[in-house]
Amino acid sequence: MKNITLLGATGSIGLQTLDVIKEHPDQFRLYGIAFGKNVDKATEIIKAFKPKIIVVQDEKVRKELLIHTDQSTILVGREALDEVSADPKTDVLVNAVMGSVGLSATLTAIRHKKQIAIANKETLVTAGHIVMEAAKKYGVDLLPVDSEHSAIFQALNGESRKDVNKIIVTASGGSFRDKTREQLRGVTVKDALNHPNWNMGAKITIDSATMMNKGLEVIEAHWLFDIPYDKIDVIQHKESIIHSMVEYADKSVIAQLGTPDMRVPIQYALTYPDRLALPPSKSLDLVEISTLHFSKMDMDRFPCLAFAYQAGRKGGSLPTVLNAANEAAVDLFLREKITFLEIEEVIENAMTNHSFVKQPDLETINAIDQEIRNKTYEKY
Ligand SMILES: NC(=O)C1=CN([C@@H]2O[C@H](COP(=O)(O)OP(=O)(O)OC[C@H]3O[C@@H](n4cnc5c(N)ncnc54)[C@H](OP(=O)(O)O)[C@@H]3O)[C@@H](O)[C@H]2O)C=CC1
Ligand SMILES: CC(=O)[C@@H](O)[C@H](O)COP(=O)(O)O
Ligand SMILES: [Mn+2]
Repeated sequence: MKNITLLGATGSIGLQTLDVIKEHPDQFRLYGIAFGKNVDKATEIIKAFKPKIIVVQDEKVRKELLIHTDQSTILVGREALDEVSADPKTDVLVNAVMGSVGLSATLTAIRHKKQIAIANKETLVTAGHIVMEAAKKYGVDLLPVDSEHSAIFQALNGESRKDVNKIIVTASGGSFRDKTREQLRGVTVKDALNHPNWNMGAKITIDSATMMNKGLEVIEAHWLFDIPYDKIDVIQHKESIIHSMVEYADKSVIAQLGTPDMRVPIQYALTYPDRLALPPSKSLDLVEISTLHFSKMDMDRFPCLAFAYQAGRKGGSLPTVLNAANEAAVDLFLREKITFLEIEEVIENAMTNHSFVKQPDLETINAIDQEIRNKTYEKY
């Protein structure tokens, strides 16, 4: 029996992780949860799963939650995310919070040698060199939850890294894949949140529409699999059936396929190297699908992908700037303070005006992250 601590329990990945836990009560117990503000959803989760430790974003949320539950320990704030991640009774940490707020918890769990299932890609984008160095030092594997990275992880299984020609990451194209740049001028938040294949949280859905999600995933793949950027390609594949591929020296390509269902990679990260049945997930019917489409990624159409390659290749503090500017810009867009096309402007300006730091330590990364957010919010 594994005790699971789930950061971001009320979100899209969080709720699907709970589906997986529910499927296997003999294997997994929900030990701890952390969430932000969604007290109603959290109350349901607490009633159903009775976690021993609960972490909430702030004191106001704690007071609100106390009206609905007399349940156990309620901790508050970012330090409590670290505390629950380090808790001796936590066997597995599922990090499914949105944004670089998840970084400290990942590092804490690594230092306490926890099994880590990582959905929180911003952690790896903003401080990949620090996270991977710590993982190596403490001998901890980061098991990918992101569908593309789970696919790559499976395609690399049992193969030698030196034989890899390239990784091919697939991109659906997001909500606006059929629109020209001119047509992007008038798009609304509601339009942007309408992803063609996946039902996800708001921030990642906007990232998918700008193609920043794929940019973040390229950087995530670089760190998780220790692959240089020149060997990471992105192609558009509108059905999201092939979740990603690896080409080897002999030109063999190993791909992982499946219906778009995040419960599959979530469960694999929890059960690796074993596989368990997952009855609610549907079998892939290729005959019914019949045709899969692929096309070249157009970097002029999706400049955010180019920004991410640029930040990843240059390294140092630039990925932190990319990530912080993007998080602030998406938040502003979701609150209708800026337009969809202004998201990329905010990111480009932040990257252009940044005083580059070659080897930022954790303190510098946190300071840059805060500075970029402050500057962005001041401007809009
Ligand atoms: N959704 C998906 O299918 C996929 C997501 N990912 C990645 O997984 C991560 C989560 O995405 P997703 O589930 O879609 O996001 P959601 O927005 O749906 O959920 C985010 C979760 O984080 C919680 N949260 C936010 N801020 C804090 C905080 N300060 N302290 C504690 N909890 C906090 C939210 O709480 P509350 O809502 O209560 O405020 C919520 O539970 C992201 O990094 C995303 O890129 C990767 C692949 C696929
Ligand atoms: C489910 C998942 O892993 C998302 O990151 C998904 O990949 C988003 O789809 P696109 O970014 O390809 O539109
Ligand atoms: Mn993904």
